[in-house]
Amino acid sequence: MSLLSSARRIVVKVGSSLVTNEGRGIDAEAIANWSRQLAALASEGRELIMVSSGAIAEGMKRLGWTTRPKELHELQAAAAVGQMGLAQMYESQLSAHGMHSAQVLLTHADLADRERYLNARSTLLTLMAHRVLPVINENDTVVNDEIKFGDNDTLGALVANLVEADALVILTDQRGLYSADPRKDPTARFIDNAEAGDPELERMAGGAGSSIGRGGMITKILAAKRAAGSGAGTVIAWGREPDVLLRLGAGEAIGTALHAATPKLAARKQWMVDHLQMRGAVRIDAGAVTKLRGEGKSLLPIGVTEVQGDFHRGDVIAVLAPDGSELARGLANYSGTESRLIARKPSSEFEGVLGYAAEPELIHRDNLVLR
Ligand SMILES: Nc1ncnc2c1ncn2[C@@H]1O[C@H](COP(=O)(O)OP(=O)(O)O)[C@@H](O)[C@H]1O
Ligand SMILES: N[C@@H](CCC(=O)OP(=O)(O)O)C(=O)O
Repeated sequence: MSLLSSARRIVVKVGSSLVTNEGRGIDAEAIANWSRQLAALASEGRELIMVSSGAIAEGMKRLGWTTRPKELHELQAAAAVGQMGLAQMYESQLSAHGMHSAQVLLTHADLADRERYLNARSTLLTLMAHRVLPVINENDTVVNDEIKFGDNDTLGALVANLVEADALVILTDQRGLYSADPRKDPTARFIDNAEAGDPELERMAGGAGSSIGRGGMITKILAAKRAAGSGAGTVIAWGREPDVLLRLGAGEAIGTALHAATPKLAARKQWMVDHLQMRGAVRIDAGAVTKLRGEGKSLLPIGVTEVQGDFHRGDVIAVLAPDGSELARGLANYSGTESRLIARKPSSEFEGVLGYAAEPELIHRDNLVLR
């Protein structure tokens, strides 16, 4: 039994080196192969999403650039050129199998904003319901270094969380995860099964082995951990393995399966976990830590010792333990300014300080996720 045999909704991610044949240009044959398999899986009633890298590598080739530029705007220009090639290739290969594709370019800001997150989610669900394959990439043109997903492994996991996928398949240029980078260590052992989130895996995984791929194995391991947060298992497999998707779908064990031990989190809580950047944070005292962690209670302002940042009501903020480590995330009932006024105070004093009475909790339990 593979992770995919009973998976209904599947996100498949393919890396730059595979898609562009190590930078030689879009690999039409590889995309034709995946398209055929995806169309067949869709006919079985599975819902599929493709996260495809390769825009920068393809753009560089089209522009005649032989070395990867350092300047961000040149990388962005290359991505814009190359994305045309990707979109064209997926559409033509999929339509040969009676399936349409749809281009979806996402940024971190799209997933950090609740409304845009919900819009992205419902668009993707609608496309899948119409048997259209969304082909997703990062919207490289508009992002800067600080707000980049950077590697598409992370984006693949966030998309899996966004649509509550049952499985994430990461296709790459290796058979799966080895105990060390097989390019450097010929004695590396193949790992066929493990639990996503096991810290031992992070020690095994190194950076990218080629000059084309960005993330390497470590971003895939972290992506599996992130996907497991919403209950999705991950398979890392060789993208050129014949009929890899069909065989996985039929239950064959191929590649490395990273199982999700965690049960599915409610979508709204998952959205909070997926926030890569917080608008603010509050530090709490030891008593409040016990209430949150030990007793499953809400966070009250009386336990707050410090308020950081300029957040609004409804923003996701981090809850820090006295030593500064992140203990939880949640939706703030008060702005940063209001929180500073009511920190350390009992709720009976809120009306006097704020001029109105509102919720007694700074973060209600229902809107709080422990890390
Ligand atoms: N423990 C490991 N097991 C397998 N591959 C590893 C490991 N550590 C590092 N790598 C490297 O990660 C590379 C895959 O990552 P990357 O080049 O970013 O591919 P992609 O473009 O598919 O994302 C492999 O070619 C390999 O050299
Ligand atoms: N958005 C970029 C992909 C970033 C990247 O290199 O991802 P990956 O090859 O999956 O590690 C592109 O399309 O070129």
